[in-house]
Order: sequence, then C-alpha cells, then structure tokens
Amino acid sequence: MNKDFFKNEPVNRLKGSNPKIGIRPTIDGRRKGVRESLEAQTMQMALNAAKYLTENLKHADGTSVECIIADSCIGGVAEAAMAAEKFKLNGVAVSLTVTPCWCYGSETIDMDPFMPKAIWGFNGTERPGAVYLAAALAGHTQKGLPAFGIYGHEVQDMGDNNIPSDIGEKLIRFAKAGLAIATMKGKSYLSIGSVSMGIAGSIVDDHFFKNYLGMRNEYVDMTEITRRIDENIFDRKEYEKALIWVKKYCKEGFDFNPLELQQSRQKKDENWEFVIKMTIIARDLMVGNPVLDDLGFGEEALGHNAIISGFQGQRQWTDHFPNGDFLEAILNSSFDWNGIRQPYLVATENDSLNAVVMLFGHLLTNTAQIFADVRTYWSPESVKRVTGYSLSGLAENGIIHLINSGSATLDGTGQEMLDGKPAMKPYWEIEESEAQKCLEVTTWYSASAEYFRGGGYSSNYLSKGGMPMTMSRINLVAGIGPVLQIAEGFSVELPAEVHEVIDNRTDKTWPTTWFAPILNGKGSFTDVYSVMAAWGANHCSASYGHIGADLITLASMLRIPVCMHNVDEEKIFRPSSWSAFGSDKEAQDYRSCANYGPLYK
Ligand SMILES: C[C@H](O)[C@@H](O)[C@@H](O)C(=O)CO
Ligand SMILES: [Mn+2]
Repeated sequence: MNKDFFKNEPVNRLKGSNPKIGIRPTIDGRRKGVRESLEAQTMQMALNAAKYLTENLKHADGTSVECIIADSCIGGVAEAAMAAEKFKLNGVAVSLTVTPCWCYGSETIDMDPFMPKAIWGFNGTERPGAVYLAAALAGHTQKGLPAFGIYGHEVQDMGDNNIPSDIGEKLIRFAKAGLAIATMKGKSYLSIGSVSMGIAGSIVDDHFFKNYLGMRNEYVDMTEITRRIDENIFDRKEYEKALIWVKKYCKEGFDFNPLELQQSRQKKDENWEFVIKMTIIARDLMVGNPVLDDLGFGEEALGHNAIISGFQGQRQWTDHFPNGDFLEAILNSSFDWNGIRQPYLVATENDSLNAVVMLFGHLLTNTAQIFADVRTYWSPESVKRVTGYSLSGLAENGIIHLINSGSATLDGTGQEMLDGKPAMKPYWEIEESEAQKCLEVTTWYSASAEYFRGGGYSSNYLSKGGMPMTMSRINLVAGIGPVLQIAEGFSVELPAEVHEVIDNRTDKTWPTTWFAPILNGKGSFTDVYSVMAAWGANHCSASYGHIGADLITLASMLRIPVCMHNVDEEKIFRPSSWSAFGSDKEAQDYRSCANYGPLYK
C-alpha cells in the first residue's frame, strides 16, 4: 500500500474545547485535630482518582481526558464555592466528589444543576466516608439534584491507594457518560435536506435536541450541495487527491441493474467525481474548512459546528442525482484520503434519532458506528427452508438482518483486530493495513436504479462474525418523550453460500451485519423474534462492544428512560435517587425521568 494515503493529516474539526472532570476532595471541617489528620489522605484520594481517570479515558478525538482538582479540600460552603469557581474557569463539565470521611452534607456538595455528579465514599472503617456519602446523597435527593453514589464492595485500609475494580468500573462508567453529554452540549445536528420518505426520525424535533441534549439544530437545503459543486466551493486540491485515492482503494462492483436502466461508463465516471465532491462538501458543511476562506468563502469556511448530521437523499435528491451512500459510508468510517481519523457521524435518510444513538455509541466507545435498517428476522426454520442450512452457535435461535445502503461505517467489516479477533477500534489504534483491509473487502456496486434513479454507488460488505455488538435506538413517544432501546448481542457469520442465497433475496448491493441478540427468556428478550418485534423504528445504530450499561448510565443523566434492554441488573448504574421511585428498576427509571424532566428544560 502507498503509505502516503494513510498519513494522519490534520483535519478541520468542531469548535470548542473538550470538557474536563472536576475532582472535589471533601473533608470534615473541624480543625484542631480532625481535619488536619485527614488532609493528606483526602487529597491523595483526589490524586488517585485523577490519575486513574486520565490513564483510562480518552476523548473520541484521541486526546487524553484532563482532571482539575480543587485547590484545597472542601470542608464547607466557602471552599465549595472556590472549587466551583476554579472549575468554571477551567472548563469542568463533570463533577466527582471523593472523601474517606464524614463531611458536612449539603454544605460541601456541588450544586450545579447541569453538571453530572458522583460521590465516591471510601469504604474504610477508621472514618465514616459511607456515612457522608449517604448524607450527601440524601441532600442531593432532597434538592432535586440527582447524583451517583460510588462505594466499594470491600473494606479498604486507611492508606490504601488502590482503586478496586468495582470502584474503577463505576468511575469510568460515570465519567465517560458525563463527558459524552458535556461533549454534545452546544454542538449541532445538521439536517442536509428534510424528511425522507415520511421517516419519523427525520422529522427533526427541536425540543428534543434542545431540552434533552442541550444541542442546536441547523438546517440546510440539499441545493447547497449542488451550489458548491457548480461553483467550485470546495478544496480542489483535496478533491484531486481524493479522486486518485478512490480509484486506487474503492473497488467498483458489477452493475446489477437491468440493461435499460444502466448508466453509460462516462456517466458512471462522472458519478464518482460527483460523490467525492458530495463527501467533501457534506463534511465542510458539518465542521467547516479553513481552505474555503482562502477561496473567498468565509461564511462557508465556518461550517455548522455539527457533531452529527443527516442526509435526506431519498427521494428528491436520489431521483435526480447520484445517491449519498458514498459520502455517508466514507464520512462514518475512521479513514479516508486524509488518513486514519475520527469518523464524522452522518445518518442516512436524515434520521436524526438514529444519529443521536450513533453519537452516544461513538462518544462512549470512541469508535465508528454502523447505521442500519432492522430489516428481517430470520428464524432457524426460515433459514433452513430457504437455504437448507441449520443455524448453529451464536445464531442458533435466529438472526436479525441489519442492512441499509449508506451510513454503515466501513469499520463494520470487522477487519480491525483486537487480541486477534474482529473488532472496531478507536481511530488511533487502527493500523494502516487494517484500514486497507476494510477497503479491500468493500465493493462499491452501482446503486439500484429502482430505488436510486440518479445512480451512485452503494457500499457492500459482510461483517465478520464474533464481534460483541450493541444495537440501540431512541424513539419519541407522544405522552412520554424520548425512550431508549438497547439490545446486546454478537455479529455472526453464515457460510458464504448461505449468506448469498439470503442476501440475493434482498438488496444485495448493501452492507450486511448478521446480528444475534443475547436472550434472557424475559419480555422482549424471550426470543429473537420478540427483539425484532419490539424494535420501535426502522433503524438502529450498532456499536462495537457490549455497551448497554454505559448507555443506561448516559440515558439516566439525560432523563431518558430505557424501555428495553438485556443488561444484567448488577451492571445498571443510575443516580442514587432512582431507588426512591420504587423497587423495580424499570419502573424507577420511568418515574424518575418523568419526575426530573429533561436535563436542560
Ligand atoms: C431504498 C429504500 O427506500 C430504503 O432506503 C428503505 O428501505 C429504508 O432504508 C427505510 O429505512
Ligand atoms: Mn433506512
């Protein structure tokens, strides 16, 4: 491979700095003995937490997470205010209070209503850290400021600086979700186009974005892409480089269209040029591009500060112009002609609700996301009838066909390796050879002319099996608001000839991930059919890894109830006040979210 094409080059990015974690060591305020005896240990706990978080967490852009520790231990309200001031000046957006001892409950807590908060009360016996934890959490609950409680399962000795694994897991889960909501806050969802074929998720709901996510909505008509192509409002040099790269790495497939609907070779070559320009322009619309300033387009150079976007495509655009599949697939991938880089998240069919779960998945895992239609439930009986093959292993109870043209990341091929197994990795861990393999196993077929009269190219691949994956989806429900669905499972691989028979019955030019959810015999997870039947919309985002617990924590911070999941109860981590809303975890969640309402209302 020519290494020149996988050099990491700086790319234009979002405005605003990454949020930081503020650490608040709280202490018993009594002088002349008590406080003095605890100062070193308390501050050490803050240092330990900061070290742990910075060593174990990265932002999705690859930078390390920074922690800001209060200048002094916090024994009362004056020192709490001093810490709040320091946090404000330093871009802190997530607050973690740590203490090994008793402190004055509501006098020491963080009162910022928008900042996700957790308190880690050291489980020792010498001083009552747990008693403070309970008192402070009671204060939070009484004041309507939900906070997460972290308390170790095992008793630790006073000078023990180790962070036990149960504490570590909760610290990371809390911090990563908190940073995710702080990262999306103030950023935009950019709609390129409007509602695609009546799809509910592309009826963009301003209220949801503003009140629940703290985000802005930006809108541009698809004619803006035409204008920029016609008037050469893009970086011509980047385009030339992209064209060479695409010719080398993007393998064109067969044209399955009936002869009378096939476009000429000349038109197909023009389509390649067109879709590359569409890709560059969609990215520039999202995040801006300083090169446009040099070309005399200062306004265009700024972009829309969009952390997510959606492209309507169908039908007005695709009935006339080449479709958006190339732009969606490439932007959503961790690499292009500029090298291996953070994905730009774009939803196909302008499905803004699916874009939001892609954003959740991306910010929680730092990896690219597969956008897919939840197309077909294939029972073992149906597979047997149609192909003669008996499903086995992870697939034995049946499988769900995840397939859509467009926004499935090429990382979803499963050609990136983690401990020798197929994976999707954060961009900074991806090897050049892995990016190249993702491209090698992807074929760009001429788009199906029945659907896409304007032509274009659809990415086709088959995900490797054995990847732990999580499907998720947000739906807006009149009378409730947003609800989140989660299904953990695995990608599975079928013998090539079996896949081919099934794939040929559907849209064989599109990428496929075969998904087997983990069943637990209850409710929506009684069997694979019931998972499919309970899915609340036509789309899902499929993320690498089992991230259901992380999504649940994130949703609770945003006050979005989870209506379906297959995560073990022990892994569910929500603000402590949730347990005041009943003893059944799902009922607690609905009542709590209804009680608190959206975070930014
Ligand atoms: C080509 C079709 O319009 C598809 O794009 C359609 O099945 C969908 O993806 C609906 O979500
Ligand atoms: Mn779709």
